[in-house]
Amino acid sequence: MLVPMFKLIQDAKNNKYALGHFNINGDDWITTYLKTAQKSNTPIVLATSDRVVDQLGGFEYISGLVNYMIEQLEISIPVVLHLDHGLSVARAKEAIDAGYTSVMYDGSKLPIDENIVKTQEVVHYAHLRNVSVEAEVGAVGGNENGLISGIKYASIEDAEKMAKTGVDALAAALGSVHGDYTGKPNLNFERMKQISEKTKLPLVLHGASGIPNDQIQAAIKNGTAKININTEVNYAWLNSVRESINAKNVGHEPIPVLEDGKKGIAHLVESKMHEFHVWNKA
Ligand SMILES: O=C(O)C[C@@H](O)[C@H](O)C(=O)COP(=O)(O)O
Ligand SMILES: [Zn+2]
Repeated sequence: MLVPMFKLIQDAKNNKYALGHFNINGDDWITTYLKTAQKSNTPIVLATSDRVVDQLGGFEYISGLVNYMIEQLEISIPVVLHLDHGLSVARAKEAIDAGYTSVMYDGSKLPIDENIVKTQEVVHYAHLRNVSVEAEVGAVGGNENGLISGIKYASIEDAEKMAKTGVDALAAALGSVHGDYTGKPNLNFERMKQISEKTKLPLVLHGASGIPNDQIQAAIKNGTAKININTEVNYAWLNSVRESINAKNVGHEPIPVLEDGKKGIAHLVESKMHEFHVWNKA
């Protein structure tokens, strides 16, 4: 069942667990996420990052496919179809019109006042259509060719201003990085706690791949109610596919290799669901 994120993320925050947000990188990701969540009776956020939406077939195709899979696989647990890192207000609206039940507008590269004005426009459009909205303040860093750059710690003041837009979840960047970490992540948990208390919003942790378990637990304790994973799922898929090709005499048959890829994804997702304490919470 496709649902918005309003109630799910509030429930996660109130009961000190976090929803697992897993990015889609192809059809096998969709079916594996849905089956794993159904088998374990766990709510799940299926996310497409705007930067890959067109390669995946576009909003209409993705939404149609997810709905079709939900019906075919008889999925009854709550599933959120979420636009991740929406690149513009227009793209967020396009996703909503195509049937997404949640959108993130990522204005982190803009001055805060402009970010707020644009987020407000998305909130207005989304809420009229029963769609939840995530915003970003500060900026999540990135690892490009081993160089960590672009981290901007969110301020309490910016977070409070953003909360006034009526957003449903806040990605307050507090030291996390997309992709691989070169050293130990350096998250500001004290600031996370203050932002959570002052805004009362459920917080979202981006760039969670590679963050050690003790810091994941600290994030959940300090108000994080959705945790985004992409890199680790993709490593799990790549490693399983690579091992499969090396271990088996696959000849010209891709199916057994792709099946092993799916097993790699499922295993990783299951372990994250346990780590986030969301397992069996549907
Ligand atoms: O790669 C994307 O475009 C999606 C990610 O930014 C996602 O929102 C995320 O934060 C996951 O981070 P990762 O696990 O470090 O890839
Ligand atoms: Zn992200």
